[in-house]
Amino acid sequence: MAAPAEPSYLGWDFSTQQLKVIAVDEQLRVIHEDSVNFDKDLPEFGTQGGVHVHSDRLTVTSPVLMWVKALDMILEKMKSSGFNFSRVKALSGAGQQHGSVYWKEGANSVLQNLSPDLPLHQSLKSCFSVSNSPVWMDSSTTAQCCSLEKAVGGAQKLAEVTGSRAYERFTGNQIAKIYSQNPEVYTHTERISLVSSFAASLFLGAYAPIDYSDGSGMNLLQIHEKVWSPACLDACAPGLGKKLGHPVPSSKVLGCVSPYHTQRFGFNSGCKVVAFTGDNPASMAAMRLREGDIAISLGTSDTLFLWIKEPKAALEGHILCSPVDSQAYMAMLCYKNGSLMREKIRDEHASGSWEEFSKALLSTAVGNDGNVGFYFDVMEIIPETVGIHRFNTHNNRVSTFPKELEIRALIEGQFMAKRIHAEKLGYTILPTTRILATGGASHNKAILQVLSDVFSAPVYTIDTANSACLGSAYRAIHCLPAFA
Ligand SMILES: O=C(CO)[C@@H](O)[C@H](O)CF
Repeated sequence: MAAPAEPSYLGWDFSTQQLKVIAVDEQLRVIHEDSVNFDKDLPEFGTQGGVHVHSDRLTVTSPVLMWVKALDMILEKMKSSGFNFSRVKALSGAGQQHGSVYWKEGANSVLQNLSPDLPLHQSLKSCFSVSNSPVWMDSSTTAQCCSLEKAVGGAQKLAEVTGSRAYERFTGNQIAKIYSQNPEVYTHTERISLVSSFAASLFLGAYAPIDYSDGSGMNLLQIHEKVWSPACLDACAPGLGKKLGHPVPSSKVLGCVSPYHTQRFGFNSGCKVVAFTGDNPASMAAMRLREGDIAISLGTSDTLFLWIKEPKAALEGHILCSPVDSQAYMAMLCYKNGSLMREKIRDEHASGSWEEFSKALLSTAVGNDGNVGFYFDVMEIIPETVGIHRFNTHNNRVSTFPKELEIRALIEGQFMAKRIHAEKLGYTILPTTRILATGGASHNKAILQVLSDVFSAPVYTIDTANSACLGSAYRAIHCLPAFA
């Protein structure tokens, strides 16, 4: 008599360049993973890096049917590989933040009556009023951002209400652009989803609601009251609240997978769908941060995730509702001048060698004898500035530093800026604070020592490959009543 199949849980990630899935067992062991790369596996859509950059160099979109077809492909690959869908007890997922999907009038009825004999992309091919969805790389909505901030009383007021000042990639501004340029298209749009809630809809067989955490990236949600801001909705487009539906906690169990999935792939009819969320909140869930912890990704760009109980609105950075604790918040700080800046200084002052770079760091004193530098090779997000700025021990601007001082000034400057911005958002270093570091530079112990010195906290390294998938699988498990 074969032992009963152990339950499994799926975590999905609809990211910019690929669709990924991870299956874990109840011990959180990965038992299956698969992916579809949009450029390579779906060449008919002609994307580069999963997107189309338009001729104005500002507008960036992705074909929504590419995402649908990618799901068809990955489910078929799993079925062909003999994956046992009937073991799946629950699933959840993540999507690239800020992207938006526009469902045409009547689409919900099509979603609810999908034929199990057809792939999703065939049944849904006429269900979208906007074929090319705006995504987070878009920066074509500056006019809409100005208009929104003016309508609600300024950038600081908007940050206090929604967690961020107006950003071009944020969904409310994208919707405002579509309404202003194509009012007919907007009128015939029945539902507007984020990429995360769109993906959940494909499993639910009905429109899935937007969760609080990913909804925090729209410039539309009152993050403290967890409701849409009437002033923001009205500033973007008429009747927008009805098209968005009501937002829900990220932990909400939305229902079970649709009959389409049970009949076509053999999912158990009791398989739960837990609200999908944004990729960054899902990644934070994967790291299982506690209050006071910091997660820092030292990659091409540097990103900080902070767990904050009482956030302070600021014009820099973002405050989102926490994906794992409805009473807490997550702060996100994104920096463009990350590893590319560190590699540039390594090449110029350490002969391209990380070993020589580290030696320089270890040979200089903490505090660099008062020599401070700020290094922005490209226009930085926080602060919005560019160029290299050096100040010596007498606070005089200087044009160069000796190479060892230059290297320490770069690393100390990068981490001091991060601490200052984090504390401006309400972050407080606690005696229990841990720093979880990931990304390429987290393999350099000399760099991590500076990070630990600047934050006066211990640094641990973690592998966050597939973190958005893993965080989604964890949420699928922990949001079920048995685990609540
Ligand atoms: O725009 C971002 C966060 O605000 C990006 O990290 C996207 O979520 C990447 F998909």
